[in-house]
Amino acid sequence: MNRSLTRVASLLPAFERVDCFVLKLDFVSITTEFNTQLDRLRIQLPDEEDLTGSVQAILRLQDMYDIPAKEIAEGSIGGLNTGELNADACFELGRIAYEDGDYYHGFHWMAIAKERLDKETNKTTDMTEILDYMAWTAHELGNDKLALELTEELIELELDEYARQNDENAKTRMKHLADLKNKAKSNDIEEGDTVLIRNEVKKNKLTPIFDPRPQTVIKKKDNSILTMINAWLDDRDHLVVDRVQNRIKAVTGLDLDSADALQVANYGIGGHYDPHYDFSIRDDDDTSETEKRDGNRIATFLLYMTDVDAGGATVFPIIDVRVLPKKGTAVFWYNLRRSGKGIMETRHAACPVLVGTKWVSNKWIRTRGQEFRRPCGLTEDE
Ligand SMILES: O=C(O)CCC(=O)C(=O)O
Ligand SMILES: [Fe+2]
Repeated sequence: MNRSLTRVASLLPAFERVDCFVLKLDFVSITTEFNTQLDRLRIQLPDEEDLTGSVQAILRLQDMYDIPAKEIAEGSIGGLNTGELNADACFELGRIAYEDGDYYHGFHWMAIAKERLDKETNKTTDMTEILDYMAWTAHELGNDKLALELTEELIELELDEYARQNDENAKTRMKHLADLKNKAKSNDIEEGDTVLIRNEVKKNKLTPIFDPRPQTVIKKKDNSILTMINAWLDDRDHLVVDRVQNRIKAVTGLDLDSADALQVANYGIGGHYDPHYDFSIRDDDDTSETEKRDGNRIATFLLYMTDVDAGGATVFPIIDVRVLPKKGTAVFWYNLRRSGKGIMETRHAACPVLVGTKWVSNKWIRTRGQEFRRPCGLTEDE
């Protein structure tokens, strides 16, 4: 999981460099062909959104499986080697958690980023940024004393930086910051007093530290769709698909002429599927054409095509059943009673993949053609 994040993260700056380089090359030789090639490459490479997605996936996993941040950072989750994170990746985790309003994880990830950065010879991120976020998150968590201490540490660093720059403007700011630092020390901060945030200091515009920073509310999307990729394979597409289909037919004794094509799905880091039913609960007005023709999904045949190193179980919360993915195995269940009524106990979900990737196939079998293979019972609940 960490390796994917590092890969996404490491490709980002490289690509930004390409962009900068191209912008600088302001002469005619940048042909349309060159730009077309570049656009093609851009589609294949991860962008900022991919990075945010990967980071959010890791935070979701951390939450769901209650994994200490340190284990993720050190790349050893429950004894599995998941690859170490550098200070910059930890910083990204802290930043996204902060932007999601999760100050607890935000602070902890920043603290780890700080620790890691101290040890790095080739620095991957900027200490002042880390301290800035730490101070804010500490404040949000109600620990103003710690926020002040971190602020002092930040000022100290900024002062060093200004001293190195040694320009007049910087000296004035330096004096101002030194005054603030003394105030902070004597705990004399009053309302309206101005204490630094790195970016504001940079812009020479100081803001009171205890003003809540405007929140960027990132609305959580339903990641079940975002983190799982799927494709539909028809039995005519490949001999193997046809063979799989025949086996399912033999094992279940059901007719597959009305079944959906085989769905193949891949879950990446943190990939999951929220609890759901495979049959439709729509009312008559809303019934799809497929359903009108072939009926509701009477049964599900779920095949596991890979082992998953950690996470990724299929769970049925109502009946308290958990199925661990194992390559070459499958689960089969009826979604409908003989009467055609949906079985509510079939509600199920795919837990986030923690380590590794997960490949599954789904064969959804429909009611048309099952009249004599699975005849109706005498009562509604049979
Ligand atoms: O991947 C899994 O474990 C379950 C998938 C599933 O429920 C579905 O695709 O409908
Ligand atoms: Fe499902």
